[in-house]
Amino acid sequence: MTSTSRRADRPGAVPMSLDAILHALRALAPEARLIGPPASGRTGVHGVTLDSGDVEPGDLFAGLPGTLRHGADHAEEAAAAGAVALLSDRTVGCLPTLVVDQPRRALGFLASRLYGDPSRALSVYGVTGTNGKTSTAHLLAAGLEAAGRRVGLAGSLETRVPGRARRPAVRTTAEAPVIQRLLAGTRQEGGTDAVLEVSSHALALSRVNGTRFRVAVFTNLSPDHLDLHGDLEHYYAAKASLFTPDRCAHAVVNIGDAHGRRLAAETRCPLTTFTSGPEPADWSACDIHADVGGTRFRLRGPGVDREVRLLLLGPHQADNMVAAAAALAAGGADVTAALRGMEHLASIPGRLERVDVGQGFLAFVDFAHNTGGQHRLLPFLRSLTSGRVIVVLGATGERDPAKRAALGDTAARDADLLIVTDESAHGEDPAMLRTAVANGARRSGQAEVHVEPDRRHAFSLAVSAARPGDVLVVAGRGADQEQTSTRGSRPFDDRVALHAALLQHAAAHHAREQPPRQALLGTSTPSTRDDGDPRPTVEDPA
Ligand SMILES: CC(=O)N[C@H]1[C@@H](OP(=O)(O)OP(=O)(O)OC[C@H]2O[C@@H](n3ccc(=O)[nH]c3=O)[C@H](O)[C@@H]2O)O[C@H](CO)[C@@H](O)[C@@H]1O[C@H](C)C(=O)N[C@@H](C)C(=O)N[C@H](CCC(=O)O)C(=O)O
Ligand SMILES: Nc1ncnc2c1ncn2[C@@H]1O[C@H](COP(=O)(O)OP(=O)(O)OP(=O)(O)O)[C@@H](O)[C@H]1O
Repeated sequence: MTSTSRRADRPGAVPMSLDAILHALRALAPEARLIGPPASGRTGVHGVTLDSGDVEPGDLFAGLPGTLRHGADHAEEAAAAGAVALLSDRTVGCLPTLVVDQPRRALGFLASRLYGDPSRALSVYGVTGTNGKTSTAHLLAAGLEAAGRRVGLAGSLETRVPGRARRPAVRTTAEAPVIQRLLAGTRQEGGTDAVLEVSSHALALSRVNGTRFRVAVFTNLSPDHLDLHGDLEHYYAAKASLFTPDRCAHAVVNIGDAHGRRLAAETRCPLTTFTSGPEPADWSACDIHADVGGTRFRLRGPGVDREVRLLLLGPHQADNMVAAAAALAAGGADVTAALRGMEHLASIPGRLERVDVGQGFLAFVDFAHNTGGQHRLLPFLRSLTSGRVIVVLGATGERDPAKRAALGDTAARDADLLIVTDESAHGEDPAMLRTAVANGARRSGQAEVHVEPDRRHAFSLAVSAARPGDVLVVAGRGADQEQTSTRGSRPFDDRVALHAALLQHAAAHHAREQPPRQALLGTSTPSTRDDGDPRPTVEDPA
């Protein structure tokens, strides 16, 4: 995910007067009232945003309480940019204000109204779960497109409105006004369907309020994001809140997962179940064979019993594919055509993406950033080699501290060599993050553990350590484009950096095999870096 302007394509909103907005608000929040300059009741509202930097003339500015500040403190800036009113739990002098107790909860519904209730004119598929949201969403989109549908998509990797340029994502699930604009844009461009990744943050922070889902998919649940939710029970409750009849018309749930079984028992929505395990379900993936060429399995569901050959790597992609197939069937799509589309999906950026310069061992970049992902990833990598599994990993700052040591511990149990390095520390001390991961890794005492703060050097070390037949994975950041710390952000794509490290290593190897040029010339060249460090230097590919 990258930081990019949120001044996304603005679809035409259905202008509403403040009186009409107040009326709509009262249906949700009876305490709603309009306070402010006398003329405010007749002011037309053309759009809505919660970011003062994103205000356009005619917007309603939602000034929300946040963790760092209160959005209402930015009301003057919003007014100067053309905001005509404020939605908040506070009043300000400069703008007429629609006051409600919980403006965040009201925002999604209002945004949906202003943009013409776009989710009701589309088939919207929502995917939630700790792991597999992006993969399932991309499989769904590929399937829908192959079935002749025009599809909008929003998730961790990108947002797509059919017929328009794709945009890098800011986060997994955008804030409510951005989602409603994306849905409205999709509808405006003749779209038929939209696929949304729905994070637990989005559910806890009401980002999908106002979105009506035709189908909601639950992939799995394992420990993550406990900094926000407090414990697994609240994390589950956030996920489960998507599967209520007022939100979704059909629930598609993985009963191969313990929390999925609970959800299947608890939801009051019409239900389709799926699994890659032995339990009887409406849809199942069985006889799964995953290797470096792809993933084969038998897919069984109502009217479907056939072999599937995915190009995507890893047995977990069978789970994601059966989830997508079940969802498409529940949504009424042409499943036969959709299956072919999913089989043609060559890769998903940063999800077990292979990096190959002919190096004689397998190298991948993956996005496993919690133990649930590691438990699926690492046994698969082990199955690919009789040599060693080498893992480069770290922990992201300002994210669930509870998972840091666990990431090291799990990796050390399933791998032979770990190189612990920096990810994006954001505002935290990177040394503290490395120590937490390395301590977790050393706790198990099973793998050799090295710590190398510099990410490029860490890649270099891992590549230098790999022997023919080994498997190397850089896990945790996937296709992220930036590495961020208190020193700022720098472009950093693991796939590009790993490719560079592999080439560097191959070149060094090649040079060792050749007669030394310096000897021929009768000169000598230092074999170490400028700084005296004996490790190889890796050029910055960015
Ligand atoms: C915990 C969380 O999700 N926080 C989100 C929340 O922050 P906040 O309420 O603390 O915001 P704040 O900085 O205190 O500001 C308060 C309000 O003032 C507004 N403001 C602020 C400054 C300004 O100049 N003008 C202005 O209008 C802000 O837009 C905000 O509405 O509202 C902000 C405004 O939209 C979000 O940017 C912010 O997301 C943060 C950056 C974030 O990264 N969240 C991550 C953890 C997240 O949402 N992750 C999930 C996926 C997790 C996963 O599955 O891996 C996601 O869906 O991406
Ligand atoms: N069905 C699954 N079960 C367990 N692990 C999975 C599954 N699908 C993917 N993974 C692992 O999780 C990682 C992230 O996958 P993906 O991006 O599809 O999930 P996500 O839920 O979108 O993650 P995020 O919310 O962090 O973006 C993958 O790289 C893989 O290691």
